[in-house]
Amino acid sequence: MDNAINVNSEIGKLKTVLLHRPGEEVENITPDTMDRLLFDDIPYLEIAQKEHDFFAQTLRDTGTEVLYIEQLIAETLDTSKLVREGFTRRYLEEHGYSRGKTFEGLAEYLNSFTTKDFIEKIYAGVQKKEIEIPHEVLSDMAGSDAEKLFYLDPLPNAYFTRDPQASMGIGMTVNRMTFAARQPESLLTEYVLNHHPRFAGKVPVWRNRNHQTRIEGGDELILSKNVVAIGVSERTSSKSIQQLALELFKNPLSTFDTVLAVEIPHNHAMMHLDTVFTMINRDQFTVFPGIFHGDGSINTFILTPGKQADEIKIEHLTDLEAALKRVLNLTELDLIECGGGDSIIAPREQWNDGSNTLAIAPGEIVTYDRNYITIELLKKHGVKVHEILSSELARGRGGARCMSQPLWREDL
Ligand SMILES: NC(=[NH2+])NCCC[C@H](N)C(=O)O
Repeated sequence: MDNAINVNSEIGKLKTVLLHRPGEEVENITPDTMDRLLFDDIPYLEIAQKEHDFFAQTLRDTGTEVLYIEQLIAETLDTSKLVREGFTRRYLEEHGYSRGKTFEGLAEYLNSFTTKDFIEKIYAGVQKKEIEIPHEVLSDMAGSDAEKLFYLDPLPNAYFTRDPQASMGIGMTVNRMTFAARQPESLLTEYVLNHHPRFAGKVPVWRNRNHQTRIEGGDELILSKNVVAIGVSERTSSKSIQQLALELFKNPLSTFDTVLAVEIPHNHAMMHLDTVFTMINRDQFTVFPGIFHGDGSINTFILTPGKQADEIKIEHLTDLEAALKRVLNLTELDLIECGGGDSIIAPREQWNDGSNTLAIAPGEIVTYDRNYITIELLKKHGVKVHEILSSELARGRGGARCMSQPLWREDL
């Protein structure tokens, strides 16, 4: 099999990355829907796009091929009429429409667009005022229904391409995401993997999205060719981690034999492991001190294959540093604290993703410019930093790692 994905670390030289340029979907957030759509504010789109283009250019300038998911899904839907029809049906079904006038009206409406406009619609959402479906719809009449403005909600979180799936070795997990606001995003990934000529038949899926238990890419960190770290978080459950570990251990195409589960606080500021912990170099990490209990402890679990097939051995540790040294075979470790651990600066910079760095090579990262205290500190520790613009993008609560899905990294 020709591989389409190759991600055996968080830090190997980045060769190909998947992004999504924020679009109209971001302007379809209102104060009333913000919470449900997982935003804390409404970004100014024009500036957000400029910042995003700057991010993409930074990656290109350092030798990375930048792909856009919106382009890939367009190419996917153009492979055949059947694929596009199948996608439309699934998309509507997953939004609770199956047969009947609303289903038909929406399908017909979506069908009237060119592929490019169709994709923009999928991201932006379909407002009720856009089409007239001539029959009585309860949610139109029940004035207090939160769904009353849209037939299909916008996908404003789509520029956080890290989360709907995770590259892991030569394969991926295609994620069953936690909140309804994001669940449609991984259907796009599934379609690209199944039908895009660059990927179809070339990517083993370690775990697909047809599950009841949740997992998101912001929690899935590839520490080495054989170790993944996964956050037990607001977005990823311990059950999913155990199921995934089992699959990784027994699938002959997987090289992973160790999963390090790290339990972090369950809240919006720290929704994923990568908002509080990222890898920078073989022995360097950023970490937000707020994840530790008062005595410096944190629940970590090392999962390895058990004696019998389908059995997993779980070891409980409360020292993150010790756990990392163990699974990575290191004697020294440099944990760099967000905001220098200061009780005001650390949470402020963490809120704006100071701990969320994207390594583009060992010891070389991309991160938001606004977290200048953390940046100074990283430089003092010898890290090469590429700063990107962050006024508007940061309002979605995600930084450079969240906004990027590596597809290919050079092996270390
Ligand atoms: N990998 C990440 N940390 N992604 C950040 C995602 C932020 C997004 N607003 C959400 O709540 O889902």
